Amino acid sequence: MFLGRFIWGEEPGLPLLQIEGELGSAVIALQGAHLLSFIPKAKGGRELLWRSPKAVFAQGKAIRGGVPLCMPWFGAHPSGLPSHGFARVSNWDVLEVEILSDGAIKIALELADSAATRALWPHACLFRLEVIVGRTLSLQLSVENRSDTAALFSQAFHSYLAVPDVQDVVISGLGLCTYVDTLLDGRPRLLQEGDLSVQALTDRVYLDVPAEQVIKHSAGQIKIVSDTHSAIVWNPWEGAAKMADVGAEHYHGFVCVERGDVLDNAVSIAAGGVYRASMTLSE
Ligand SMILES: O=P(O)(O)OC[C@H]1O[C@H](O)[C@H](O)[C@@H](O)[C@@H]1O
Repeated sequence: MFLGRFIWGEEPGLPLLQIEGELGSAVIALQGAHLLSFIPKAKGGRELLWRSPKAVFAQGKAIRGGVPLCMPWFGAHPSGLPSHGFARVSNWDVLEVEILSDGAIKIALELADSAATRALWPHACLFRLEVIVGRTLSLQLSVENRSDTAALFSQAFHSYLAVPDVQDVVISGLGLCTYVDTLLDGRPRLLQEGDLSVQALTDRVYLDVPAEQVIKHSAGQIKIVSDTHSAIVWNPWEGAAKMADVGAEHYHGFVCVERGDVLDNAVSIAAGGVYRASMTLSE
């Protein structure tokens, strides 16, 4: 019986763990505990995650595509620290690999604080990500604040979803939610009236969203379920021309629908407390 195969691969300079399971396959970069691929074996085996053909694989540089983990802050930092935090550009350790009774494969990765992380975020802490590669892809995150002061924290599972053409995508599960349009002066708060279709540069933070969003595209759909409270929808559109690791010709191939806890949904992790969040992707 085939139970699974694990292969250490490498893009120049960055180790990758390739998981071939009975129910699905995945690739994880140890830098960032960064999912780069998920292909469920059922339903024709379509890749759910987009990876930029121009992605740069270099220590300390965020990889464009997949599911970067943005934390312990999301987006720009008021003091000019690196955008989206340090977790996505830090080297994580693989702690456990386990084949579960249903044939899914679980991989646990951890990142502990260091002098370098404490210089950016003054907390002893332990980040842990459990990845379950089955018919669905499940990410379970915990962040333990091991310091003696409360830690302000926000995070996003920054999923780049692979679609045939972003212009044909319809996103449901955000209707009647308030969103912050980060592209408009004053970042107004607006109401999403129904389903969302992305037809231009888009960068919105939806607050207090329902658990599930469905992204319908011309070849099928991708479903996201998460217990987090925010959703970010982003596509750089023609601005991709100015992004060396995307390029004008590639923005059609993805839409980012990111789940997390950001802006009003950011949290304070009490001293000794633990933040937990999960997200599942499926067709
Ligand atoms: O270029 P990055 O730092 O990876 O950020 C890429 C994008 O991430 C999120 O979607 C933000 O909402 C965008 O404002 C940002 O441009």
